Order: sequence, then C-alpha cells, then structure tokens
Amino acid sequence: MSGQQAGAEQRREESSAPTSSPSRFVLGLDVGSTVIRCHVYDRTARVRGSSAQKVENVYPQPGWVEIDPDALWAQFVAVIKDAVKAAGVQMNQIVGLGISTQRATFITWNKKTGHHFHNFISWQDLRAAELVKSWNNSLIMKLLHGATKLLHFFSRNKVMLTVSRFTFTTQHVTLRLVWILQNLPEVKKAVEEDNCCFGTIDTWLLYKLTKGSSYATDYSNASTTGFFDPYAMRWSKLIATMVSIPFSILPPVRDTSYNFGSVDEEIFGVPIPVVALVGDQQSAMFGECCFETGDVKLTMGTGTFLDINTGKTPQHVNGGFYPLIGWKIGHELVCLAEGNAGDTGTAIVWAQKLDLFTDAAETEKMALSLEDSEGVYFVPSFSGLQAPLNDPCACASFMGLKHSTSKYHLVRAILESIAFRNKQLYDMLQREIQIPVTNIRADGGVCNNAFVMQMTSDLINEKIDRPAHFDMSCLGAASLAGLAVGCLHEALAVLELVL
Ligand SMILES: Nc1ncnc2c1ncn2[C@@H]1O[C@H](COP(=O)(O)OP(=O)(O)O)[C@@H](O)[C@H]1O
Ligand SMILES: O=P(O)(O)OC[C@H](O)CO
Repeated sequence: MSGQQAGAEQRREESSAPTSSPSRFVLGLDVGSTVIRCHVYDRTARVRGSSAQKVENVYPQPGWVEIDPDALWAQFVAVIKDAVKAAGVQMNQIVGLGISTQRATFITWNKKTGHHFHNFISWQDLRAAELVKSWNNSLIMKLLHGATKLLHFFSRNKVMLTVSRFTFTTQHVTLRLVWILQNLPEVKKAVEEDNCCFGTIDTWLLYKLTKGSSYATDYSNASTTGFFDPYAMRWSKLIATMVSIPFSILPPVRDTSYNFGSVDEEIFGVPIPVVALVGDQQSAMFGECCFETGDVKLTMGTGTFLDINTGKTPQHVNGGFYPLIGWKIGHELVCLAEGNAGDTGTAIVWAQKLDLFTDAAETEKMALSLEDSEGVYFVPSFSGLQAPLNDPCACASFMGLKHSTSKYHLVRAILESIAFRNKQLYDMLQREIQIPVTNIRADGGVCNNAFVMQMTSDLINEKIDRPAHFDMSCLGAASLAGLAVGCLHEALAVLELVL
C-alpha cells in the first residue's frame, strides 16, 4: 500500500471473515515515518478491519525533520476508532493493544503539565550532524577508542572491542537530544527543576493513552536510542555521562510484551490494556517469525533496515551493524544486529512530488520498460549515508545525466539505488556477522515493487521470501499483545499465517 492510498484507506476484510464471529480482538498499530496504520486481528489472525493515514513530517529548516505531536495523537486515536468501526466490532471487544513505532524519534515534555516542549525530532533529522562530526573526532573519543582497544588486546573482552569501534550517528537519539538540551532553555530549566520527561514515540503515546499514569519504554525501543547498554540491559552510564544526558529524564525500561497500563476510559469509552510496546523493525522481525539465530529480515519502508537474529547475546559491533534488543518477554531475550539505509521510501516520495509518476506502483513498470538506466545513477542520501559509509553530510545526487535521459531513466536509477544499498548492507552483514543466514524475509511498502525485489535477489544471489501480508510491524505488535493477554492461541495463530 502506498502512502497516497493510505490516506483514504479504511476497509473491511469481508472475504476473510470467519463464519462464527469471535468476540475478542487484538489491535496491532504501526506508527511509521510515512504511514500510521491499525489492523484489528481476530483469534484466527484474520484482519477484520483496518485504517491508515499518511504521517505529515514538518521540515522547519533544511535537514530538520519533525512531527507535530498533536497531529500524530489525533491520527493515532482516529486510526484506532476507524479500524474498529471498519471491523464492525465494539471497543469493549478489544482485549489488548500492541503498538509498534518508528524508533529513535523523540520528544521531551513537562512532567507536571504534560505539555511538550517541542515537536518530535525525527530519526531522519540532521540538526546534530555537526555535533556528530565533532564528537567522533574529539579527544575524548580518541582516548576511549585507544583505551578500550588496549583493554581488548589484554583481556580479549569483546565488549571492549565494541566500545573501541563505537561512533555517534545522527539517527541515534543521543546527540539530537544533546542538541535539544543545549539549545532549548525551557528544556534545560525543566531538567534543572526535575520536571522534564524524555520519551520516544512509544513512551509518549503510552503517557497520553494513560493520561500520565504510565511512563515507560520497552527494551527494543530503548536499545535503538544509542545510549542503552544492551550488555548490561540498562541505560548506558558511560554514554549518558560522556555527553551529559541526565538519567532523571529517562523512563523505566520494561519487557516488550507486558501490561503497561490501561487506556483512560475517556479516550475510547473503555479501558483497553496496552500490552506491547515494540520498535517497528523488531516488531517486523517478530511478525516475520524470525525466531531462530541466523533468520534475516529486510524491511523497505521509509528507510531500509536489514536485521539478523543473533540469539541470546548482543552482537559485537564492527563499525557497520549495531547490536539491538529484538524483544524481551520474561526470561526470553532475543538480540539482533542491524544495518540500515536512511532513504528508501523517501526517495520514492520525493520523485513523486516532482511528478515523475503519480502512484508509487507505477515505478515498477517504468523501470521494466527500459533495458537499463543508460548509465544514470542515483545516490539515495537525503539524510546522509549510513553504514558502511557513515557520512551524515553526504547529499543525494544523480549522476550520468545525458540529453537522452528521460524520467524513466531517473525512476529506474532510483529503484536500482535501493537494490544497490540492499546489496551493500547484505555484504556488510556477511562480512561482520559470523552467523550463517538461514532465510531472508522482506516486508515494508517498497517490497511491493517486484523490480526492486528481483534486482536485490539477483545482486545478493539469495532467495527472498515475500509474505502475502506486508504489514509485519502491525502483525508483530498484535502477536506480542496477544501473548501478554494470555490469548496464546490468538498470537500463535497470527504467526502461523506467515510461517
Ligand atoms: N509498488 C511500490 N513501489 C515502490 N514504492 C512503494 C510501492 N508501494 C509503496 N511504496 C512506498 O512505500 C513507502 C511506505 O512504506 P511503509 O512500509 O508503509 O513505510 P513506513 O512504515 O516507514 O511508514 C512509501 O514511500 C511508498 O511510496
Ligand atoms: O519509519 P520506518 O518504518 O522506516 O522505520 C524507521 C525506524 O524505526 C527508525 O529507526
């Protein structure tokens, strides 16, 4: 489904409705960077009703990317109401809410009043690019790298090796939060008065849903901020101290599938339990049933995210793939390693805004109508180039333009650039992660595109499975919610669909 279709989407899955109507349902939400969507799942894992809206990003300055929290909140509530209405069920039949969110997009707010101090600062925002450069070249980082290299040499402790290769990026929350703490006096003041809350989208939605009575995040979201220590499973003292992030503003970290509290009755008329908070990539991994070590998923949404299940322990980073918590449910802990490219769907949306086509689905035919791109190449880097290049200042560009270049060549070059970035990420995964890949599953809006899928598969020389249902983040969140409310049969049935 494209972002454009999403604006109008609100459908009822008549054909898949089971004959005897079940009475309990779970909601799976995905707050993406392009689309916010909600599906109502029944106990046989059928989608009974859906709703989606396009997320409006705000660009106050070149390179800055924000989201208006009030607009996002209104859309969040609306997609839930619309999906439940489309399913033809009552709110009191919803037994659990699972929320998957774009990660590392954050906000700070006043603890006493609940009022936010600024818009959400998106994971795509580049305002901290200079801070990132200066920190990565700083004496402190050089000392840290040198000292930990030495410690690794003597101790062979792999955590030391990881720290010795640690660098800041703009995608992590860390230095964007530092920028906010340094530049917004009201935030600084609130921190001094112990009146400031920090939260990624999951935390803020939970806070809003429970009218301030619940304040928490989960391990998957925390681990994507850049200042969570996945080895010690707590906020990183080292990084927080180094860049002066006060611990007092950070939420407690809970299991991914957990009773986070109930939605205030005033919002939907009934107190629905919020029973899963999860980062969207981790949720897609869960929805794709990547449960075994070596399972890989490739999500192509706003950005591309390639994740591998590394088992019970966090991977030691080598400069490109970084360790994350997949999910924690009681004693079960699953770790991932992730590499990403920031601009995938964003390149499609950009080209659409320039009227190169009217619907994203047209791009496939346009690319296939040509033999090749006639030597035209596109660099997809509106938000810099991530690993293995790690250049936050790289800018997007076309090259190889000729008199004969048509919009078809430009579109083909854009799609090819997505496949080339996939290949680059996959090669890096094979170089850095010493775990054999078992299978690769794809999801996200851009995986609708058969040209990108085929070219990626040809370039990496691997088969890539594409599930019938692409909204894996919703499915994962619903499954995790189903687990928490004890509707195991519901959660497991959801998963059986994609196995
Ligand atoms: N057939 C298609 N070909 C190329 N891109 C597509 C196609 N269908 C959808 N998209 C793109 O997928 C993106 C949305 O993907 P989605 O996974 O919903 O994003 P997110 O979860 O990041 O909000 C949009 O940029 C849209 O243009
Ligand atoms: O908006 P998406 O789905 O591309 O996901 C964004 C990521 O979660 C950012 O870390």
